[in-house]
Amino acid sequence: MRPWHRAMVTTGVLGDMGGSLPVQNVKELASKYPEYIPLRYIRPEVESDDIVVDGSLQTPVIDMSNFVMGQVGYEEELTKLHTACKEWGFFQLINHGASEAIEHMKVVTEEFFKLPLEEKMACAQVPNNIEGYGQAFVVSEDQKLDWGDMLFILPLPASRRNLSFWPQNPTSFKSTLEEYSSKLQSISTTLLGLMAKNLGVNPEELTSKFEDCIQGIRTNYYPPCVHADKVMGLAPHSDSVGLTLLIHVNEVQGLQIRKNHKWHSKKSGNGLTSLKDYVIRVKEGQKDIFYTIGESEKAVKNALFKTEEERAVENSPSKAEEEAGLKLDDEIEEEKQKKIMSNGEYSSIEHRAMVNVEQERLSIAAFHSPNMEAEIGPLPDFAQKTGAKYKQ
Ligand SMILES: O=C(O)CCC(=O)C(=O)O
Ligand SMILES: [Fe+2]
Repeated sequence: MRPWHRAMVTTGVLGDMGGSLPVQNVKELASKYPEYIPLRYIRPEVESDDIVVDGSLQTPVIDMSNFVMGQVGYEEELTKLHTACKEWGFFQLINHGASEAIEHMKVVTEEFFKLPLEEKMACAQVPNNIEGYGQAFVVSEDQKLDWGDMLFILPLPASRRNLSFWPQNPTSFKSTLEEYSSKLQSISTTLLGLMAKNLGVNPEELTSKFEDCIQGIRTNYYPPCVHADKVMGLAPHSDSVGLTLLIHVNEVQGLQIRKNHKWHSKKSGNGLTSLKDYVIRVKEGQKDIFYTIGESEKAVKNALFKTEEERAVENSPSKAEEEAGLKLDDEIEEEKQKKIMSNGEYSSIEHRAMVNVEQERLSIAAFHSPNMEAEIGPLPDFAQKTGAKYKQ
């Protein structure tokens, strides 16, 4: 499965797309046979990749408290946001006002993954549905596997909620997720409005597409692995959504972003790192960290073109993937679709999650996609101002 297909699947946007093949629970595998790593988890590319640890990259930090119209610092922060979206696609967000909701969400997430397997399986994935507790989508027997389990839930639109996938244990999970979901939706709408402003289009044009948005929350659990240098928690991908808000649940590092053909990782401090092309990073104190990945806002045309070429080479599908109907052309088409709302202005970021030798790692990604009725195309203002670069 190609990264963007995977990301679409992780967000549940594709909905009914056929069943996933069953795979082992990774936490169980890791605890029962810590020395035994099945071949399907071994990724030779991890060792050969050029990884920069604690690199000199300074990803942008956006301070949301500056976004009060008329306030000193407003215009400057807007410019910082624009640069972050154009040149990184990734930033760290501080003073977002969601710290309490984040703390609560971290607690219930850790509690859920600590439960015995049988209890977690009460909200297990079912065929043809990506929601629930399980693993990333698997389409073929020879597909490489990620060293991680996840719980994926679609809290929004509320009318489409399926509570059978929401854990009943811990008992506060539901109310905590509801609080988290609504806080993050509101942050995401604010950010999208500001991005639209920066792009010179009427903010309403963009934010209206995210009213009643599709929101997917993916909690990731990566068990420790004695061969952490040979496996990957989450293979390289870029999220096929409008905006992702990502939080690290514990102190264990693992997120890597790709920039200038290298993977960058931070050893200490906030633990967040860069991705390819465009990243935004946000931080509150030393604790609450969002990595926000602008997906619908994409790269400048030339850069975008280059990205596609690179991906076509680096990630050409396996024979099995081709047989499963995932054709390269379709994927490039899908990749283009991810760029069109910003008319090719903002780029997405490629990232991956690595695993720790001794400690488990947890993260929570909140994906925000346009509502079901929204037409995906360059926002109408682009057509009048600079000319739409893509068709509706
Ligand atoms: O675990 C991480 O830091 C990254 C998670 C991620 O990229 C995702 O869930 O899409
Ligand atoms: Fe991701």
